[in-house]
Amino acid sequence: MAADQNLLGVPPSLSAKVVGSFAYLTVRDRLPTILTKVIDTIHRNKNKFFEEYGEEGIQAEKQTISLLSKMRNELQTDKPVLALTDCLQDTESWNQYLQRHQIEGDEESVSWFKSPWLYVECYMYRRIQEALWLNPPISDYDVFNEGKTQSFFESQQAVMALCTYLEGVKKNMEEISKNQLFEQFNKLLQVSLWGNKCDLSISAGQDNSQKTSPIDSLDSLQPLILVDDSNMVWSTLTSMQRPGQPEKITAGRVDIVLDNAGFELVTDLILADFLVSSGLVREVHFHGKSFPWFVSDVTAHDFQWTIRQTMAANHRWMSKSGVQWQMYVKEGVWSYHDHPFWTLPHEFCDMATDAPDLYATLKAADLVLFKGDLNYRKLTGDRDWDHTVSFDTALRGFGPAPLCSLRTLKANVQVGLQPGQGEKLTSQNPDWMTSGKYAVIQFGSPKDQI
Ligand SMILES: O=P(O)(O)OC[C@@]1(O)O[C@H](CO)[C@@H](O)[C@@H]1O
Ligand SMILES: [Mn+2]
Repeated sequence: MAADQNLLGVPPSLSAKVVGSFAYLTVRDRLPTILTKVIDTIHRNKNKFFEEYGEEGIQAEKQTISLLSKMRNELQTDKPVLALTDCLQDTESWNQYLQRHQIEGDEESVSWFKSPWLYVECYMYRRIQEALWLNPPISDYDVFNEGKTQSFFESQQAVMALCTYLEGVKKNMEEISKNQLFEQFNKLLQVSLWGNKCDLSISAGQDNSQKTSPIDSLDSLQPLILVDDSNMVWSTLTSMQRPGQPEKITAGRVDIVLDNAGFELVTDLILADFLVSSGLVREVHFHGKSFPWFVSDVTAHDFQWTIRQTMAANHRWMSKSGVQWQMYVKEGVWSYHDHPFWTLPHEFCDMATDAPDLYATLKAADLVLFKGDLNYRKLTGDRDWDHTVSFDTALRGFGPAPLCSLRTLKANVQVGLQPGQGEKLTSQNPDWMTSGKYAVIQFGSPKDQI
């Protein structure tokens, strides 16, 4: 057995201890850049804090910046990862996780560069929240809000094009054949897939909003989908038409584990609207983050704000879509959830034991769509798998329901490829795993777990 695999054949976690690896470059370069932008954002809003909170606001701004600068120094000089001190709902989980990783009595064993990449990257975002939470009255300030709202506003052309397209599909919904329905499903599933390119943490906050109409570019993007299990997703959707009363088939429930706010969230809402208005699905549960995460991930505020903004748009089909989405939320057809597990560093194979309530919630879904790269890293444990290992193997027993990852590749973990496919890609594009240029629609079957 290769030295770098444990007894169960599970490879090691990706880590910045591998000099020159993508994890190393992220921890050495990108994370400090993101942290510096956070500090600048807080400093730039100093006057706003003064206007809103007076002297207390200035004190809080100064204190928060000094905590973040201290963390940046720890990160850049590879200091030990420190326990959290903010006594919040998830603090215990974080500190237990730290102890589990620490070699008995050796604090140095868990440092920024020596620990699993997944852990330290998640930890940085949680420490940003600790710095804010320890400094009321700016505790609930969203340091990433400007970037997320900018991504929405700068994608308006694409959003208008999508809402117009959806309106056209919905108008003919009664007449279209099952084949045409499958075609429309594929298009909107791929629009949601490519919406994941718009992620502000890979770009370290640089603008990467969607400028062109996403529907027009689908054909040219098709060859860049390395694994396409959309047929599995379709048969899961259509087979879950539960036989209800003879005249009415009750469709099932789809859960969407969201990724980025801005344009990507709109593509997810468009897909969810299509699923419900086509009658394929009865209800959609959206899962977002309980605090600002990985620069652009969706929070409850982002979810509501995006629907309100769409409603208020000065564009007929955009505002019509927004009104419909607000109605879905009001009627309970759509619901938003933000379990704390999604902002822990855990690999998803630990969910059944570390968050049994969430696992049970997902078991009630007929299909769970996982958006984005970080979710893919957690599905596969951010391990250094061979590319030809099956997705089911990498899931290591995680499978509350039929699931599908819709992910553009932005980290060097990818499984489920054909023999030779990875080597061919490397010869053509050495950065194929991290450029965001390629994507997968990867299906995993349900597992019987506790
Ligand atoms: O989950 P997302 O938004 O698709 O991507 C998250 C991400 O930008 O953060 C990490 C890089 O810092 C990588 O996991 C990935 O590139
Ligand atoms: Mn993200």
